[in-house]
Amino acid sequence: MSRQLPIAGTAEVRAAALRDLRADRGAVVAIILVNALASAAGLVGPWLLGRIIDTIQAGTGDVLSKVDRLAFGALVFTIVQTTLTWWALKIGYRFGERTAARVRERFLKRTLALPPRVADQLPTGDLIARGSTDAAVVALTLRSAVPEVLVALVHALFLIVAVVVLDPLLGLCGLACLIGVAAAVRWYLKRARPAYLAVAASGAELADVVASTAKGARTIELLGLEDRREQATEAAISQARSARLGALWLRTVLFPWADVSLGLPVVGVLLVGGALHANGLVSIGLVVTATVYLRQLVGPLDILMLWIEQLQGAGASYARVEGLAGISDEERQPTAHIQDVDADLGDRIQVNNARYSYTDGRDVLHGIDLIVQPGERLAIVGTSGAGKSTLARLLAGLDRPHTGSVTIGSTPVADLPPGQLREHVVLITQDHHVFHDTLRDNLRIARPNATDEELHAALHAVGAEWLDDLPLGLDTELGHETILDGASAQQLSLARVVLADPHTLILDEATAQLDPRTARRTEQSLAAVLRGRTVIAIAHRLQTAHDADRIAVMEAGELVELGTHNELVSAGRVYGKLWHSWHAEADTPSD
Ligand SMILES: Nc1ncnc2c1ncn2[C@@H]1O[C@H](COP(=O)(O)OP(=O)(O)OP(=O)(O)O)[C@@H](O)[C@H]1O
Repeated sequence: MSRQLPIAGTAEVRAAALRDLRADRGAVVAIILVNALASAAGLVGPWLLGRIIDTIQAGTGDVLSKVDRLAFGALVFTIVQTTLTWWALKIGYRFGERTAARVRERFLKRTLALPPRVADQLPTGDLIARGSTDAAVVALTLRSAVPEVLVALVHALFLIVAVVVLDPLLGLCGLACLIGVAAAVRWYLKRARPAYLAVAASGAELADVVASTAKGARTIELLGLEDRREQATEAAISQARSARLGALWLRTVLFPWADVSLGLPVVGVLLVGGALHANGLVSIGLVVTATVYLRQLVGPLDILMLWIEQLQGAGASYARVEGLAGISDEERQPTAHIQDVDADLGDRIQVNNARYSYTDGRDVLHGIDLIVQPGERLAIVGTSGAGKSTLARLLAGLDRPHTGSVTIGSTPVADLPPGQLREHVVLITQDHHVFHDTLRDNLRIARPNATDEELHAALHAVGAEWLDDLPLGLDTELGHETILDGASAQQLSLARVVLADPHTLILDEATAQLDPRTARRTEQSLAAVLRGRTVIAIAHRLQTAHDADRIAVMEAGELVELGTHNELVSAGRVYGKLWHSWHAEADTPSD
């Protein structure tokens, strides 16, 4: 069953952003300081311009050389401002890169820390969208937004303070005219978060639909479900389009509104300044300086507006990336810590009154009791949906029952840390993974400190003769030029089992859907791995059950029979009937 991935709330995103800023506080302080210097240098130019105007107006002394000196000063300070701004941006971009890497690493760590039972239930498309698109948006924002926003903020602050210092009345007038900008931003912010969360969610939904269509392509083709998948994809595309249009509409209101509002302070200061000058209260140079400052304010405020808009999208992405932290620690952590686990657990697996449900309130296992003795071969049989795979997952520690227990020795299997779990019990299915990495590292996943001799021995134990044909041997990069076929990939995964050396193996459809040739090769490899271990096999063929020491029969989530083949055939109940009907059909001699 698929479950929704959580989205971090505004407070959590703010806390995470603050943590990220604090983690690199040296760079943040440097950005602010260098920016402050750049902004201070930037104020000098317009002030000198005012002085030039006043000097010319006064017309006393050597006007030309005074103006030259003032103009030279303005040029020097402009160069100083440009250099400092460039330096601040450089520090900022480096800070952004480091922080973006930190956010990505955090996401990856959280994803890898998810227990299999939780990971299995998460929507793949959403997880991929968060790790790729959303993380990229957050990275880009941190790289560019933080330095640019800080530069713009400090610059704007200096300009406003400078106008107020020049003349408080003109300063107040300029500030009053900025109210329009504040109103536009307020209107926008109220609507932007839900709009951008909807954009991200619809994008993830679309990714989910595409991923599940690609994954189930064969089934879709076999069952003729193309039209339904096309409809589902079109619905997801249209939802994504309308979510994006909704967010774009907010921009079409914000920007014109803000553009008009940004012109108002200049108009206001010119009008009020003109009146003050006419009454001899301020010089014309001072009015020009204040007007230039307010005109310059448009630059940083424009940048801030642009980023406010983009930060909403990035904020939604940040909330989605951080959302993974919302998966409760209880689900995330195994409850047993390494030191709590018995050094020698013993090999006996015991299932005690285990009940399990995928969805609340609907148990698919109803109180299973079972003891698997060391070295035993147990087959689990039952009709489709009886609960065999679910029981296998509980036995393999991939999930835990909501009531009752599944233990090895005295420790709940699901509580074992992954490194210890694979030394006790391994579930073998058809889902095996070959990583784009060297053959050596593909194998060392199972035992990180294994020597090359041990790796060779493990591959040979499962009959992987293809190792001898690889020119680079264990150094061969898999997945690029060397692609393993199905049986070889299964052998690789079985070699990992040999290396992990668990006392118990659980087989769930390890060979069920392979073509006969591949299945034969895989079964031979499997036989080598099974020797000397406890084996619990979900039996799809009754011959497998026949060869087992004991057979557990499941029906509708219950263990209805348990015994040897002969005992169950003699009892003539569920297994006996199955055996007789299969025997009749297959015409296979029974005992
Ligand atoms: N991920 C899941 N989410 C919700 N229900 C599930 C999930 N997996 C299995 N089920 C349900 O749990 C019950 C037991 O399923 P399970 O796969 O364990 O049976 P099974 O005996 O292994 O069947 P099969 O032989 O077809 O694999 C079924 O009713 C099934 O629909």
